[in-house]
Amino acid sequence: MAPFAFGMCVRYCNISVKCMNIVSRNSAMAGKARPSFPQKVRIVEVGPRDGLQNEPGIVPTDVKIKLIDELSKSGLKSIEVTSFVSPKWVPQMSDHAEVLQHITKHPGVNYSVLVPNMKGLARAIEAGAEEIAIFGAVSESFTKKNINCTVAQSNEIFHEVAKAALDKGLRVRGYISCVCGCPYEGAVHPTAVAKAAYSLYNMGCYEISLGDTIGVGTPGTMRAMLEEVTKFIPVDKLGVHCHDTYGQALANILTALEFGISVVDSSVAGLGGCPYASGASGNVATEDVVYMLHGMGIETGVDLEKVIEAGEYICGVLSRPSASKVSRALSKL
Ligand SMILES: CC(C)(COP(=O)([O-])OP(=O)([O-])OC[C@H]1O[C@@H](n2cnc3c(N)ncnc32)[C@H](O)[C@@H]1OP(=O)([O-])[O-])[C@@H](O)C(=O)NCCC(=O)NCCSC(=O)C[C@@](C)(O)CC(=O)[O-]
Repeated sequence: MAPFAFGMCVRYCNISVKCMNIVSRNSAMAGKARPSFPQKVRIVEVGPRDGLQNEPGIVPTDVKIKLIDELSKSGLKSIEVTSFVSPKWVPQMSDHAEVLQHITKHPGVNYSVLVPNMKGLARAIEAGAEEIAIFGAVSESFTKKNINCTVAQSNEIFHEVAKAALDKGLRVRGYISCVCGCPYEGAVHPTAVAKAAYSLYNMGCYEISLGDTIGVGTPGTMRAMLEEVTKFIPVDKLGVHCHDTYGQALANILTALEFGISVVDSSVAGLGGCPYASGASGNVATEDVVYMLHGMGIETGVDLEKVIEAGEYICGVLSRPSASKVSRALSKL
């Protein structure tokens, strides 16, 4: 074995032992999760799509594929791998078909792709997609910047896309952006979020992910928004998607757990941001979410150490430190 590879191996073994010790000590100390929290949470890993879409330099396709393959080995059951959007709008995702076709698909893992319109749906189906995500927003300005149409037009487009996808036997997930605030219009009213969520629910989305796109939410605004949305949508059809711009993401996720929500979107190494929401930082880091949930005695089925390794891989390629505090802390041990 080359000295470098040997060194890496020893380092991962050390992380592994220390990581296991800390996490098991943390879990043991936590005792049983509070009854109002879900016992299990499904994490939707969005790093390869939401995380990489905003990268200024084109990330090579083989790097994206390796990242997804590493994440697939970690026990994650849902991974959003790319988006079939216009390459003119988001060049970083223009290798969507190649990525989807060349990843190693693990049984029991859902690999989803973002689709903005019928053209994207046709291409996604051609590339073998089995699950798509459609993405609306509450605010007119964000919708215009993001997908170049009005909210009403986007509803018509997504209605058509969802129907066609469901007819073909695909699973359809829905996103709503700006649920706690819009980068262009400011505060967003919870009833508007509830209305948008209900619209996606009626289109046949099996789950609606509520996106705090610019990470401005606090447990206060999150609670107010969820109180309204859960009047119309069952909690087992909801997920949360929290960016960490203001350092509120874990607190906001905890608030969602208190409502019984058991699906959390996150991004390995906290990668990401939205190209049409300037100043938005990455999603909450998957490593930090897993650490918190395991510490609360909540099962995720995810191997923290393997996610840390995947994060170290992509951060190595991007030449930047991980935005995951857990990853940084454990790698210093
Ligand atoms: C929706 C459009 C396409 C409208 O874009 P447009 O310019 O209004 O559309 P168009 O129909 O006039 O098409 C323009 C060109 O793009 C082509 N085109 C059109 N559609 C496709 C397609 N699907 N795949 C490939 N090519 C496509 C089309 O063929 C045409 O090519 P040309 O004739 O000029 O050569 C554009 O605005 C777009 O692609 N937007 C995507 C923006 C995006 O990806 N944003 C980030 C994802 S959302 C997000 O991150 C938030 C989320 C989900 O994470 C949750 C949260 O955090 O809140």
